[in-house]
Parts: sequence; C-alpha cells; structure tokens
Amino acid sequence: MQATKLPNDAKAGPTKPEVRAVLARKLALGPDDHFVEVGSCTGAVTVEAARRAGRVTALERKADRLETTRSNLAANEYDADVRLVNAEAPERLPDDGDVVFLGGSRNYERVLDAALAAGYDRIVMNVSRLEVAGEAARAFRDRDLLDEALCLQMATGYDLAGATSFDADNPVYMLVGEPESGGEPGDGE
Ligand SMILES: C[S@@+](CC[C@H](N)C(=O)[O-])C[C@H]1O[C@@H](n2cnc3c(N)ncnc32)[C@H](O)[C@@H]1O
Repeated sequence: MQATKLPNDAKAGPTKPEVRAVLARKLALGPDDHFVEVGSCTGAVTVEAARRAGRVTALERKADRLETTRSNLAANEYDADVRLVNAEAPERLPDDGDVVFLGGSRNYERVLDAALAAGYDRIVMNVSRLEVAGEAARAFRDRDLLDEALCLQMATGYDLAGATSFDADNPVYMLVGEPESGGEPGDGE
C-alpha cells in the first residue's frame, strides 16, 4: 500500500492510520464514485480517497486547514479529480455525490438530510466525543440509516526497558449508513 505523506499538520487531525484503514473498507470507494468529505483538515482521508474514487470534493470550513489539505495532497500521488471547497456543510455539498464522510460534526443533521435528499448511497461519520456520538447515532436511527456502529480503540506498542508497553488512543465511534438498508447495527457485513 502506498504511504500517505502528511508533511503539514493541523490541529484537529489527522485521523489515525488504523482508523483510516477501517474507514476505507466502509467507504468502499471505486473509480466511478464521487466521494465527498466534510471536514478535510489535514487531508489524510482526502489523499487516500483520491487514490480510490474517480472524483473527490473536500469541504473544510476553516480556510487555513483547507490550505493544509491542499499542501498535503500536493505531497502525494493520486488519480482522482479533486476539488477543494472552503465552506461549512451542508453549504456547497454536491448534489451528485455518491459517498459522504463526515469527519467534522457541525450541522451534521442538516448534512445527513442534504445527503439523503441528494440520493447519496453511503454515509459514514466519525465522532470522538461521547455525547455527540450518542446524538449522532440517534440521528442515524431516526432516519432509518444506521447500518453499522463501530467503536475503534487503538493502542500502539512501544519499547519499555526491552519489553513492549502500550499507548492508548481515545476511542473513535464510526457510524455507517446505507440509505434504504437501515438494518440493525452489525448486519452490515
Ligand atoms: C476531526 S477534523 C477531521 C480530520 C481529518 N479527517 C483529517 O484526517 O485530518 C474535523 C474537521 O471538520 C471541520 N468541520 C466541522 N464541521 C464542518 C462542516 N459542517 N463543514 C466543513 N467542515 C467542517 C473542522 O474545521 C475540522 O477541520
């Protein structure tokens, strides 16, 4: 697998590589897909999506973070047609997208409604704060959208006096939605 280079950082990112690996599986992007990202920040997800999807639109509300997305994209190779947009979704959410990933949670209910109205096939959201995760899971359920709910918790080993100890990351909740499937969480695969 090609390494993802992120020479520039931004405060709220990047999404950890192991979480991105699970995310890639859940997004299941292919060359015919138009992938839309809400909250691109460092561009870590943007870069990896741009190697799988045909088109990528990355929205980021903070202009300086969008510039970080842009510079990190420039450090990597990818084939997709990528468009970067400085906007707070649902403003400028494309109406011809196939798959949307919400890495940022502002206005998420309105983003879900806009994506559903536009006929997106897959909607995935990552949340780290517990209360927001609970409310977002309810929002997915209320829209008959919740296909899977995952709680990812990574711990990375490091050397401690010749033995292996671990540094734990905070948990990340991943909500996977497939409009019209809306099964019980866990039915996904
Ligand atoms: C946790 S960070 C995403 C990290 C990113 N996946 C990465 O790997 O760097 C969330 C980002 O979403 C942005 N954001 C939050 N809500 C947004 C919205 N409604 N529209 C656009 N950007 C949004 C924030 O400014 C922030 O940069």
